[in-house]
Amino acid sequence: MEQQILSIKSLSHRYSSSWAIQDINLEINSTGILGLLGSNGAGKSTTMNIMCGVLNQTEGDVFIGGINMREDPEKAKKMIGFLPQNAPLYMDFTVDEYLEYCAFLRLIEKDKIKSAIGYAKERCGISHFSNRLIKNLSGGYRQRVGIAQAIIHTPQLVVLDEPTNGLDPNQIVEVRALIKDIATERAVVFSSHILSEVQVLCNNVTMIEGGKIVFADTMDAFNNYVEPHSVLVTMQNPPSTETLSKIPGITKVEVLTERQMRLFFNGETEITGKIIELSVQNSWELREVSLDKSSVDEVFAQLSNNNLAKK
Ligand SMILES: Nc1ncnc2c1ncn2[C@@H]1O[C@H](COP(=O)(O)OP(=O)(O)OP(=O)(O)O)[C@@H](O)[C@H]1O
Repeated sequence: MEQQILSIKSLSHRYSSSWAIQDINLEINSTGILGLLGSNGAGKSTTMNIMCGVLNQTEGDVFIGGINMREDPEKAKKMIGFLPQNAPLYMDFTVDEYLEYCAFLRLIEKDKIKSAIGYAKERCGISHFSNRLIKNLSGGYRQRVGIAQAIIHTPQLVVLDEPTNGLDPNQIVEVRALIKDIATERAVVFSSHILSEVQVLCNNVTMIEGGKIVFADTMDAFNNYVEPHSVLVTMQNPPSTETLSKIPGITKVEVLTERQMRLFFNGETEITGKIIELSVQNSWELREVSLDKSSVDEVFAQLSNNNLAKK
């Protein structure tokens, strides 16, 4: 059987009196990307900090490559690279100086430090900034330096806490591509509160809310589970609300403007095709039809409802 690089068992943590996370269980194999999805305060950072041995849990166990983080943290940490939410960068160091220091902290042998720095810079596309002070880099490039320090010792597991947070749209695209690239050789766990980001990057998703796991499965299963249930429609010559609500499968019509409405449907119907067909037949002059994307909050509400319905 394949050795799991990460296994978390019944993990719970309490800051003073209230529980930040409760009974978290997670397992991942050697390559691919696991997304830890949850809104602000859900417990993602707490879970990641414990996973990486930065915070001691109240209860439960973390195994890295079969090594218990509490019992042998030095050995377990050798297998992990970590980019915390606030990247631990030294602004007055150059990229090379900083990475050399990280290599030293990671106990890389002296004669291998140069090649380790070269490898990390090359993978993260920052070789041309070797002598640039970190404070003079853009947010996207600083994040690349943060990722470079996380892979400098070629760990089997890389943990990235909200790595695209605070970046501009172009930088986000670049950092996502970098995450995909480094995951071809190792397992990556990254956290995000952006549903679409998790959808484009991950093979597996674990959703955490209020410190508890509310969903854990493949991305495909997640997408099936949280199919959109409303569609935004713009028409130049819309029919009455009554006519729209009589379309088979439509459960509710919300009028947004004179020409735009949100149609809720029962999930089983191929609704966009039907709207297009009816629009052509009845000259509604359809200008736009798009499935609504669910936000993390809506998905969470949907998952909670589905879980309740099963009970
Ligand atoms: N040092 C701390 N002391 C007390 N409570 C804390 C501490 N750190 C986090 N918490 C609380 O624990 C809960 C989980 O926080 P955590 O930072 O793990 O969530 P998160 O999902 O990473 O959210 P964010 O994206 O906002 O960082 C929150 O209610 C938070 O207020």
